[in-house]
Amino acid sequence: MDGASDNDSGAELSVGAESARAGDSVDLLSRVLAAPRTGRMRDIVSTLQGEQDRIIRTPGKGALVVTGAPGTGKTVVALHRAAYLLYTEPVRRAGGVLVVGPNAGFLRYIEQVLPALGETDVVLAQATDLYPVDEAVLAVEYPLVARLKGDLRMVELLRRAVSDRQRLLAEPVTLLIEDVEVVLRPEIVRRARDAARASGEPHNQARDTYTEVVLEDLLDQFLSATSGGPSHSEPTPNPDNDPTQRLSSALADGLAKELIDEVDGGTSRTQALAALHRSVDVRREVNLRWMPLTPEKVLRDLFADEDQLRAAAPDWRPADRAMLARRRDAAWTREDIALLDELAALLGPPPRGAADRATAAAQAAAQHEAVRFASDTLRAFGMAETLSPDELARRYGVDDHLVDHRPLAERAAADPSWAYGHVIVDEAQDLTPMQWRMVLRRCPSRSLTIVGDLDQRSGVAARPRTWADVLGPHLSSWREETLTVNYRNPGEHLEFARHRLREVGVDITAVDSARWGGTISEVEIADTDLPALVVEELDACQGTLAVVTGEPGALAKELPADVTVVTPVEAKGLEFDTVVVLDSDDIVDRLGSGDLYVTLTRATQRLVLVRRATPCAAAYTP
Ligand SMILES: Nc1ncnc2c1ncn2[C@@H]1O[C@H](COP(=O)(O)OP(=O)(O)OP(=O)(O)O)[C@@H](O)[C@H]1O
Repeated sequence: MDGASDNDSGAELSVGAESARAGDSVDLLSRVLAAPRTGRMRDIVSTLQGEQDRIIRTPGKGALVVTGAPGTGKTVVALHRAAYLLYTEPVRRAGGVLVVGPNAGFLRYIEQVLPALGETDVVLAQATDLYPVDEAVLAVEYPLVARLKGDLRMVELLRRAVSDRQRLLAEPVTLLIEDVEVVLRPEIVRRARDAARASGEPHNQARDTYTEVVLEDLLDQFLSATSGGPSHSEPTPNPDNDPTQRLSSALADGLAKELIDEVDGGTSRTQALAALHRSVDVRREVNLRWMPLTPEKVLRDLFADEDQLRAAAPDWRPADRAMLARRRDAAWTREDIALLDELAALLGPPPRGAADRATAAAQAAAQHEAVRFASDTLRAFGMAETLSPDELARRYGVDDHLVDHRPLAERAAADPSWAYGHVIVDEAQDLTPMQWRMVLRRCPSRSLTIVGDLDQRSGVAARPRTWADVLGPHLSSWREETLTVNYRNPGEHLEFARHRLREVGVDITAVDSARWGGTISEVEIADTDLPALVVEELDACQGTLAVVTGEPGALAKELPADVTVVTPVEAKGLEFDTVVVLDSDDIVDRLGSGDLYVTLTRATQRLVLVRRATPCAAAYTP
C-alpha cells in the first residue's frame, strides 16, 4: 500500500506504520495507552507497531490465524487487515466483509473502527445472528446440551433427519384421476427418490426431480388407459421448449393451470397433465413422500418426536438422544441456530409461494415491455444498435424495479446465502464446530482472519491445546501469527492474572505489557455495601467502569446508569478503565478458567476484586 492512492485508510495506515518503525511514536503510544477509554475502540493507525503492521499486510488468500494473549491487539489488527485487504485486493469488495464477534456489546464497541478507516461494506454479527429466527432473545442451553448441539455428530443426525423425510411406499396405492385408476408403485417411488437424491440438489430443489419421475409414470398409465398407449415417444429436442416437460415440472410447482392455458392444449399428454393436476389424490400422495420443508419444521418435529430422533441417531446412546428432546413450542436456543443453518443448507430455499411468483412474473413483464418500448423508440431515431438491452433497461429506469439498490452491507445481512469477500472471526476459540460450519458456508473463498486465544476459551470443558484441534475438521490449511505485547493491561494486572490462574492449576502463555502502573485491590464487604463501593470507584475513575458478575440483571438496577454490568462472557473482547469483579473464585468453578482470565484482563487502570460476605447463590449464567 502506498500514498499514491485516493483511499484515506490506506494512506494513513502507511504513515502510521512508517513512523512506528522509525521509533518516532513511543511517546504518542504511551499517551494513547494511558488515556481513559471511551467505550468505543479507536483505530491505531498513528501508533501501529511493527509486528502488527506485518500481520495486517499478510495477503488475503487463505486463512490467517492471529493468536496472542489478552490485549495484544488481535481485534484491532484484524479490523485494520480487513481495511487493508479491501484496499489492496478490490476483488474482496464485491462480497464485503463479515466480522463475527462474541456478543452484542463487543459489536457496538468495535463498530466505529472500519468506518473510521473508510470502509462501510462490512457486516458485524454474532454467530447467532447469521440465521435469523423470530425470537428476539435466544434461550440458554444447559452446558452439556450446548456441547452436544455444537458437536459434529449433529451433521450426520441432521442429514439423516432430512433423508428420513424422503419416504418410500410400502404398498401400491390406487389413485383416481378423473374416473381412471392408476397405481402409485413402490418401485417408482424408490426410483424417483434415488433420482432426486442423485441430482445432488438440496431437498426442496430435488423435489422437482422426484415429482417428475412419479408423474411421468402416472401419466403413462393414464394415457394407456384412456388413449391406448403412452405418448412419450414424441420427439423432445429441447427440454426447455417442450410443453410436456415444462408442464410436468410446473405441475409439481402448482403452476400447471396457467401454463396449460398457454401451450398447445391439443396433445393428449397435455390433457393428461391437466387431469393429474386436478387430482387431489395425486397431489396428496406426491406431497406425503417428499414435502417441501423448512429448517424450523424439521428441527421442531425432530426434537419433539422420540421416534424421529431414534431414526436419525440410531447409534447414539439413549441418554444423548434424550438431551435433544424438547417440546415443539420451546423457544430456540443459541445452539439451535447453527443447526437451523445446517438444515437450510440441506433443504435449500423453500419453493416460492404463488404471490412471489406472480410478483416476479409481473416484474419480468414490466421489464420486457419497457425495454421493447425503448428499443422501438431508439430504432425510430436510428440509435438502437448503440445500446445494449441492459443499458436500455437502466436508461429507462427499469432497473429501479429490478435492481436491489440497498448498500452492500444491508443486502448481505439480509441474505443468508451471501458469500463474503473476507470473514473475520473474533474470539474464535469459542465457536462450536457447528458454528464453524455455519460461518465457513458464508466464506467459500476461505479468505479469513481468525482471531483468538485458546487460554481465554469459555466453559469448564478441557481446552483445545492447538489451533489444529479447533480448525482441523474445517480447514485444510492456515497460517498462524502471534502477537506478543499487551497494550491494554498494566503489567501488574497480567502478573496477578497469571498468579491466580496458576493457583487453580492453569498455566497461561506469558505476555509482556507495554506499560506498568496499574492498581489492584481486594476487598471483602457485605452484599448491601456493594453499591456504595461501586459509586466510590466510579468517582475516582477517569473513564469507564464495569462490574463483572454472574447476576447482572438485579445489580444493574441498584447502580448508576453509566456503570456497565456484564457477565464474564459478555465482557469478552471489551475493556474498561476500572473493573470491579464480584466473587471471582466462583468464576472458575462455574464458568471455567478461561472466563476468569478474561475477567482479570479487562481493566486498563484499576482492578477491584470484591468478595461478598454473603455471596449470592445464583449460578453464573453465560
Ligand atoms: N499499536 C497500538 N496502539 C495503540 N493501542 C493499541 C495498539 N495495539 C493495540 N492497542 C489497544 O490495545 C487494546 C487491546 O486491543 P484488542 O482489543 O485488539 O486486543 P485483543 O488481543 O483482541 O484482546 P482480547 O483477547 O482481550 O479481546 C485496545 O484498546 C487497542 O486499541
